[in-house]
Amino acid sequence: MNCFSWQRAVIKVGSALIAPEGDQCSGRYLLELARFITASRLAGKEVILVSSGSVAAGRSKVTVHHPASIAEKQAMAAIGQMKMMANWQRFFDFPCAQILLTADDLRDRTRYVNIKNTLREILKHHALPIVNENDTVAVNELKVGDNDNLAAYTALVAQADTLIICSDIDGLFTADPRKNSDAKLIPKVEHIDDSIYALAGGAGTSVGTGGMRTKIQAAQKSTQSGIQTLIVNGKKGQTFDALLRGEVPGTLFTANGSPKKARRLWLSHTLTTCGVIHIDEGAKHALTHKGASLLPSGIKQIKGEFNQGDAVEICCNNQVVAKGLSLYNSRDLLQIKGKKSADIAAVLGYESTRVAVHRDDLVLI
Ligand SMILES: Nc1ncnc2c1ncn2[C@@H]1O[C@H](COP(=O)(O)OP(=O)(O)O)[C@@H](O)[C@H]1O
Ligand SMILES: N[C@@H](CCC(=O)OP(=O)(O)O)C(=O)O
Repeated sequence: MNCFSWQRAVIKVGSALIAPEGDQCSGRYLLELARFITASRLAGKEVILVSSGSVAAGRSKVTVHHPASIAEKQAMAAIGQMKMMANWQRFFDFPCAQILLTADDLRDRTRYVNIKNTLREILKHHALPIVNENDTVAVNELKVGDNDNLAAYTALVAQADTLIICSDIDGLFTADPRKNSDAKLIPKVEHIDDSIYALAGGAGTSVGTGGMRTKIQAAQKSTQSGIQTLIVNGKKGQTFDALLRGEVPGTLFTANGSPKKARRLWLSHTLTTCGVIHIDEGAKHALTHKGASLLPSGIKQIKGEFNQGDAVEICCNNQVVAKGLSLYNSRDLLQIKGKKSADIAAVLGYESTRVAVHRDDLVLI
């Protein structure tokens, strides 16, 4: 069995554990997990929960048409979220703190920093943060869409070193074990590529979202940022005994490198880009070898319309080399592309920065 050690973990719990009957909230599989959380905290470790289950928990309280409308699902989530939080709180004698997020909250720099600060403060006060998607306000375009990916984003914003995904299956298998009895557990994954995605099937129950695919996506986001990721079976009590011994009773996705700085994590994973800046070879060399900022003189072309502060892709010979925040809007950049720093003020008619994308706001891809 693989071993691991950790200090701050995000633990994601799927609907299959919260609502094993497909609706309502159950404590059946949560007691052992709650014991693990309490024991880990007593050992000085920090835990953030990402809990699914609000829609399943509220299902029986809302009369729905088939298929359920968005408003009906949002009503289920609103009712079920209270039940889900109350279900957790009864296992702990320390306070639980509810955090509801949308994808937009993670994309916006100010809100992102607020989430980070709030998480830090909640942990400082020894409460247990419990995160879920804000299903009652988020329509599809605003959603992360599944709690596996939400848990990965939470691990990034919380600067966790570990993501533990608790599901109703022992880990990643060579095929969906519900459909293929020959499927074998894969104890360790060191590199996630298409061959790993090819193993993933959909959700195992009517309440699950995404199945193994979204768990692999979450593992990819996290491990790329230095966060080791585990998929374990939360239905089995012995899972948590093994975790307490530092063993991985499922699949371990090993971390690549050390965690990057929070700003860089946010830049690389959560920002949607609004345009593309094409640069020349000299600028590429300065960015990739000297850690330099991008100057207008190295810019060859601008694609798309964006505002000052928007995220852009930076490409050289049609290959993305970096992502960053533009200090100019696309109209102004079009005017100053290829120009020397000394000429910028004359071209634009106003004095501004010499830099198009600052190195602190830039992450190499
Ligand atoms: N290669 C695979 N290995 C393991 N499980 C898989 C695989 N492909 C698909 N699955 C399915 O993924 C399910 C877990 O995902 P899901 O139902 O979304 O649960 P959760 O509610 O925990 O997110 C498993 O029950 C299993 O049926
Ligand atoms: N936000 C939704 C859960 C979405 C989701 O990803 O569910 P799951 O696949 O069970 O983790 C809810 O609380 O019902």
